[in-house]
Amino acid sequence: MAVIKAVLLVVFTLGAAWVVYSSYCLYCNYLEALKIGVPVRIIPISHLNKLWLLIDKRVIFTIRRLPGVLGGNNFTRFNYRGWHEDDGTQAHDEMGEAFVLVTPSHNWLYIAEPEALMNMYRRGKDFPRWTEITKIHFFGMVKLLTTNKSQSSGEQWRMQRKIVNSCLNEKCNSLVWSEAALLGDQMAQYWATKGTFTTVGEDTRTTTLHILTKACFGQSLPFEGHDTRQPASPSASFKFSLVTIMENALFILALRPSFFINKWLPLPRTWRDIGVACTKFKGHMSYLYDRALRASDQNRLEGDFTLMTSMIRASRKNGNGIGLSEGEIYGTMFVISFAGHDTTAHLLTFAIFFLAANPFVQDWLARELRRVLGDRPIQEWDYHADFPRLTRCMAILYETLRVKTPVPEVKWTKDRHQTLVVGSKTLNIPPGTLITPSYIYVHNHSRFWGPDAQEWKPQRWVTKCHQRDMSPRQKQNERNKNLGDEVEDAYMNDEVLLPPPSRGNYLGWSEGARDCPGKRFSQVEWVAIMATLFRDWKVEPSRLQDETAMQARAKVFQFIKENTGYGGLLLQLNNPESIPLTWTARVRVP
Ligand code: HEM
Repeated sequence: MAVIKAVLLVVFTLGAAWVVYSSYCLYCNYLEALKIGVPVRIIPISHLNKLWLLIDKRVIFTIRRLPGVLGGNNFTRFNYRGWHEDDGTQAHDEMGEAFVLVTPSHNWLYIAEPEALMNMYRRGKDFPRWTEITKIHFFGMVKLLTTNKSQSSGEQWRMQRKIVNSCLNEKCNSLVWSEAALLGDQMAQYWATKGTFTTVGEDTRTTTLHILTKACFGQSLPFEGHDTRQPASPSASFKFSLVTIMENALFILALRPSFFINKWLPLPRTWRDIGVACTKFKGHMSYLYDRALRASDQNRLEGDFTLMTSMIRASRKNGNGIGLSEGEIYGTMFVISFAGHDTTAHLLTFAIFFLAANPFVQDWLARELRRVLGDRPIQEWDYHADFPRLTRCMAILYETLRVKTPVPEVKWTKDRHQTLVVGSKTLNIPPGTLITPSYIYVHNHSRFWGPDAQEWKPQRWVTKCHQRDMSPRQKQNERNKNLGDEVEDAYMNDEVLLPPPSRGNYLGWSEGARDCPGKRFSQVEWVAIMATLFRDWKVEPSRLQDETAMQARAKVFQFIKENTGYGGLLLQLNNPESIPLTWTARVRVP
C-alpha cells in the first residue's frame, strides 16, 4: 500500500511539474505569437508530443461528446494531428490567410496564400525545413537504423541531393515503368481471382514496395496478394525488415529500437519482431551494398541498373574524393524506400476508391488506355512512346494528390527573425516559429479552383492543346465545360494537362530546393499501374442486399470523407479493408 502511495505521489508531482512548466512555455509562446500580428489560437498540448500522438484522436473525440463549450473549443478543434482534414477551409475562412496556433513547444503559423508560400519556398535559406518533423518522417529512422548522421541539412545534404537527382534518371524511370506494369498486372489478376476483395491498401503497398526494391537493389519480387502472403522469416527477409520498420515507424520513434530489442522485457511476439527487423535492417543493407560494390568492381554496372549501383558509381565519379560514404548510401537508400513507398501506395488506394464510386471517370480513363495501348500485351508497352500520351492517368494522380495530399511539410525561421508578405500584410515572424502551408485551403478552395473545388474530378486537369494559352478565367470556364463532355473523346490526341491556377496552388510534391526528387518516379509508376488496372478491368463497390448502385457509390464517397486521417505518418485511408470492392473484366468501351 505504501509503495502504491509513493508511486502515486511521484506520478502526481511529475504531472504537476509538467503542467506548470507547459503553462509557462505556453504563456511565453503566446507573447511571441502576438508579435506576428495575425489571429491567434491557443492549444495546451503540442501536436507532435510523441505520447500524445498515440492517443490524440481517441481523447479528443471522447471529449467532443461533452455538451456546449466543454466539447467544442480550441482544444477539441485544433489539438490533434490532422485536425485540418476535418476542419477543411473553415479556419482560414474565419481567420484570414494566416493565423497562429500557440502550443507549449512551438508556435505554428498556417499560411494559405499561394504567392506567400512560393516566396517562402524560394527563400529556402530563410525558411529551412524543420528537421524535427522530418526526423519524425524519414530521417529520424535513418539515424536510428543506420550510422548516417548527416541526412538533413547543409553542404552534405546538397551533395547528397545532387547525387540522388542524377540517379533518379530516365534509365531508372524506364525500369520503373516495366516493373510497375508487371506488378500492376499481377495485382489485377489477383483481384480478379478473388472477385470481391478488401485488400487494396495492403496490395498497393506491396506493389509500390516491390517496385522500389527492384529500382533500389535490383531485387525483382513477384506480387504477393495480402491473403496469400507466406509468413516471412523475420531474420531472413530484407522486405520483412523494411516493411516492419515502415509499418511501425511512429511506434519505433516513440519507444526507440533499443526498447524492442531489450531481451529482459516481456514483449509480445509482434513487438519482438519489430526489434529483429531493426537489428537485421543494417545487415541486409550491408549485404546489398557489398553485392553492388562487387558488381561495380567487376565493371558490371553499366548494364545492371539499380539505384544503389548508380549511387556507388556517382559517388566515385564525383571527383576530389567527395562522394557518399557507405553509411550515407545506406541512409539514402532507406530514405528513398521510405519516402517512395507509402506516398504512392496511399494515393493509389484513395484513387481506387474514388474510381469505384465514379464509373464515368473509369470509362473516361479506359477510353484513353484503349486508344493509346490498344490490345498490346504489357511487355510491348513502351515508356518513351506510351507514357507521355497517357494524360488521363496523370490527371487522376494530380487530382488525387490535390484533394488528399499525403506528406505534411513544415518550414521554420530557425534562430532568426524573418519577414514575409502575406496578402496586404508584412508579417514579422519571430525565431523558432514553425510555418506550415495550408494545403487544404490552397488545393481545395473554390476561389482558386471554381465551384466544384471540393469534388474529385480528374477531368479538370485535361484540356485540348489549342486551349492551352487561354487566360485563367477562360481555362476555368473550359474546365467546367469539359466535365462530362463526351465529345472530347474525338479529340483525344489533342489532349494536354492543364497547369494548376498558380504554382503556389499545387504543393503535393513540394517546391523549392527541397522538393520531392521522386516526383517523376512516382508519376511513371502511377501511370503504369493505372494502365494495367483499368484498361481491361473495372472496380465497383460491393453491394449489400437491396442496395442500389447509386447508394453503394454514395457510401464509398462518405467512407472516404470519414476515414481519411493520419493513421500512420502520412495522410491515408485508415481502414480501406472495411469497404469490400468487386473487380471484374471490363466490357470493351467503344
Ligand atoms: C506521389 C507520390 C509522392 C509524393 C506526393 C511525394 C511528396 C514529397 C514531399 C512533399 C516531400 C518533401 C517533404 C518535406 O519537405 O518534409 C518529399 C520528399 C522526398 N521524396 Fe517524395 N513523394 C512521392 C513519391 C516519392 C518517390 C516515389 C520517391 C523515391 C523514389 C520519393 C523520394 C523522396 C525523397 C528522397 C525525399 C526527401 C528529399 C530531400 O530531403 O531532399 N518520393 N516527397
